[in-house]
Amino acid sequence: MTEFLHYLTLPYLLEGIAFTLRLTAMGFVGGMVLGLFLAAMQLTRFRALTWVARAYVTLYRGTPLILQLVFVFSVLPRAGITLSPLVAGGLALALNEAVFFAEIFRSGVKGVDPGQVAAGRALGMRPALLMRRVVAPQGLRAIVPSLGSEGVATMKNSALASIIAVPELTLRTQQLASATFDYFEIYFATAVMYLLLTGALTLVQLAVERALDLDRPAQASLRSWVARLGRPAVGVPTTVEPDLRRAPDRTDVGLGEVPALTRADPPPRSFGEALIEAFDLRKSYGDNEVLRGIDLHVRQGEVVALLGPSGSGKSTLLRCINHLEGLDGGSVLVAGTAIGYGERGDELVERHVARQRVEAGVGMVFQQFNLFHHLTARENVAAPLRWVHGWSREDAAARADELLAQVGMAHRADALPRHMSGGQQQRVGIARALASNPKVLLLDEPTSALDPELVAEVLGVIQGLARQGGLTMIIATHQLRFAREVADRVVFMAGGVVVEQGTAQQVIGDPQVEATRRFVRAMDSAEV
Ligand SMILES: Nc1ncnc2c1ncn2[C@@H]1O[C@H](COP(=O)(O)OP(=O)(O)OP(=O)(O)O)[C@@H](O)[C@H]1O
Repeated sequence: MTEFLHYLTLPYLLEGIAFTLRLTAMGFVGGMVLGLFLAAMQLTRFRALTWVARAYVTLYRGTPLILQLVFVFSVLPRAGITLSPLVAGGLALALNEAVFFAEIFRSGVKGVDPGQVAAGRALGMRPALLMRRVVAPQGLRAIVPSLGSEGVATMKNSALASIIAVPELTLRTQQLASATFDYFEIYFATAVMYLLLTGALTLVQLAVERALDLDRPAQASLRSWVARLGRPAVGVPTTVEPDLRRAPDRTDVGLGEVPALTRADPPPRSFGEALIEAFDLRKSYGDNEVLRGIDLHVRQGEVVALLGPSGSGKSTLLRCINHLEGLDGGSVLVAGTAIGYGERGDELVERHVARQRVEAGVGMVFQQFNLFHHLTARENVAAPLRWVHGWSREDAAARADELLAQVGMAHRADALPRHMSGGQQQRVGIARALASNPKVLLLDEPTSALDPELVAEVLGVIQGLARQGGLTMIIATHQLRFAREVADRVVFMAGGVVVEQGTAQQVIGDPQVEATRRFVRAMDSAEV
């Protein structure tokens, strides 16, 4: 025991630890930086860069580190580059670790729900902004445990640098053991030292995980403290109608109950210029021709319900309007702009398309809500205003509070999406889409992912918006009763074309086409 304690505190070995730490730091930091580049190269759309990165990954993952160490240490001097053993060891370790870090980063990015990216694009976020504000924060949380493991692996791998005479812990252990023959005590002491070092790394990993944990109460209070800074001292004045501000909460709505969506004496509505014009719109996924020549014209202030059987292309049509999907033929104009295309009809890169989306003023509400998972309800609404539209923190927070009040979500402003019901998330999604005052709101089956008892609260909010007037809306929905009540016009799609359109009374009340009749019969019986 005395021998063991002697070696455990022996300065010769402790100095070896200093070399081990320096090697580990070089391998970890260098590996992360190079790994980031390799991951970015593999994720880019430039194929040549992707193949270079893949070749590197294959080469370094497929050869032993010990050979790579010898290569860097002994081959580089032949090219006139002479490095000290420590630098050569650190470099070789970084070059090797980069491959594993690259794969970790890539899996972090690929693991982010594509709906998050779609939401960011629809909000007008440029790719770099989307990566920095949405993908990276979410991906990072997922990869911290893997990064921690890779840190530990880097430290253990640093022992191989003994082969090129870096005087790190393992080399010194071997030298000491050969000189004293106290193999057991020395190797046992070294094992304990490695355990202490890797244990410390594990503690760092756990601390980072804890700091990034969105559910941590301390962080919640920090969030609300920051949020309070941006809130006005008195209530934000709102100009909304009282019934909209009191949109029914889950607790207000009975199970399966849909509030009476009556519009007594609907005021005569007049519409402005054509805001959305689709001409012979075509879109295929492989051999699946989803849109087969859609013509659709929606005027300013008009509320259009898009009906049709599942798979008829409603969502695809909405996604084509703001160029979340590229077109295969035809064109779509939003306020005169063909989003996604330049003046000469050339296809634009995403960062220019993002600007077009902002200028055209298209808001979008998704079937799966797609709220940013790592942001509170208030931040989901406020942050895009700051990032995309350049609002100040105070103004954005005030606008978010105003809209959350409108959709009956003021009391959940500091909640994360995962702590909200589906109906609540969708109401926040509507608030987020409305925040920048869009000219047109596209709602992609806003209630179809909700439990029946939550449908009414979301429909209530949309109905309130329709009643307010002024906002152009296209709502893909299966809810006939809702379509009857809110839609100025019903467009029925089947097989990728518009088969019938007119007032709700005409299309739902007296369908002329067999496909519409079948759909109305099926939906009517489902709604009873
Ligand atoms: N990204 C995609 N890749 C391949 N096929 C797709 C993609 N998106 C949609 N499709 C296909 O396009 C067709 C139309 O889908 P879409 O979601 O537009 O229909 P929908 O009318 O909105 O249906 P639902 O009412 O069920 O949502 C379907 O056959 C679907 O499988």
